[in-house]
Amino acid sequence: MLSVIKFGGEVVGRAEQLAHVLTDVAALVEEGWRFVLCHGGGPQASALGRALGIEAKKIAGQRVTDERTLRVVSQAIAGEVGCAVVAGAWASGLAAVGLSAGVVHARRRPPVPVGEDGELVDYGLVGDVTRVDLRAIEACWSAGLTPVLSPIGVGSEAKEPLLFNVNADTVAAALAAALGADHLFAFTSVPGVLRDRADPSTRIPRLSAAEARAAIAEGTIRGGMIPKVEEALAALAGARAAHILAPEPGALADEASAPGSRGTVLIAPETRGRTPAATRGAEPSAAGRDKVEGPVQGDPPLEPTSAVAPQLLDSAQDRR
Ligand SMILES: Nc1ncnc2c1ncn2[C@@H]1O[C@H](COP(=O)(O)OP(=O)(O)O)[C@@H](O)[C@H]1O
Ligand SMILES: CC(=O)N[C@@H](CCC(=O)OP(=O)(O)O)C(=O)O
Repeated sequence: MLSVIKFGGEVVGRAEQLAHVLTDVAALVEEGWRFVLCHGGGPQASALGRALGIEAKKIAGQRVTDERTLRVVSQAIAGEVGCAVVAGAWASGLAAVGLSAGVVHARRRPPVPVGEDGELVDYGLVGDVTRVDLRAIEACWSAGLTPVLSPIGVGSEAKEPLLFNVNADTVAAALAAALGADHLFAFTSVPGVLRDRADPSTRIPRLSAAEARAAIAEGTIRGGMIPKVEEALAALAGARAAHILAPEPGALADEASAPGSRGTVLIAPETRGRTPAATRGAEPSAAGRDKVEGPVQGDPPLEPTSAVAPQLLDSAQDRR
């Protein structure tokens, strides 16, 4: 089994929650699972910025990033937060190593229409993922280490050194798609997608892509949950299942063995019949994938979001 995990800065900031996830990961690694751990660090970046007199500006959940902000983001997230996750991993019995830039390649996002009025927003040095280079990840696995990845993209298309700020949910989705992962697990502060976001008992165990899109359109899913669900759907371009869940003890193993039991699972439509997503450069595609457990019927073919470039999905190699 191969899985990508994403946790935001809020989870990293709560040592107990992070330890729940990392302890569960360590147990599954013992059983032979492979993981990539993608972390965020939005709150930590905002706090460091504030201390330096730089106020955070987020539009639709994404940080408008000028040069100074990028320095803050890389220092806080690739620096402090990434190291904290690696330290937490070792403390939880998980042999892990931190990776910052060089795995995720990105280009500058052009101004994009946002919101109901479609106003053009220039996010500055925010990157859209162009491709994912999996060599370092594979080297980690070969060495018996779990890679911990920061959401920093390198602008390898340019002749000048460029770094970009990439949303951590986007990084995790791009990786899960490129790896053809069995699972993407996105840990957040709520136990999944809720029918009533004020009531945790209203968790929706299983969502098709069509249902998820309808829930966004009718306003059941809003705020920070919108990009999370959109990225989960984007991951399904190559991954088998994407789960949104809270960092509680045992949640990871329970949700993996019984999808929807502890969170919300979004499952790739069986009809898609696509090969797993690209992993390394222009390598040719390998084997197709097995039937997904409990496929959702009748969904339209999934398209990657703008954040996951189509070339990720062209050439593929099954890593599972
Ligand atoms: N239908 C919904 N179900 C669950 N959460 C929702 C829903 N709609 C909006 N939300 C909000 O989305 C938040 C999760 O997004 P966010 O805080 O950005 O996650 P993270 O920081 O973990 O990336 C929840 O805390 C909740 O307030
Ligand atoms: C472009 C953009 O918004 N990037 C994010 C990257 C970190 C992140 O996603 O962290 P969380 O998961 O903790 O929110 C940011 O600057 O906050």
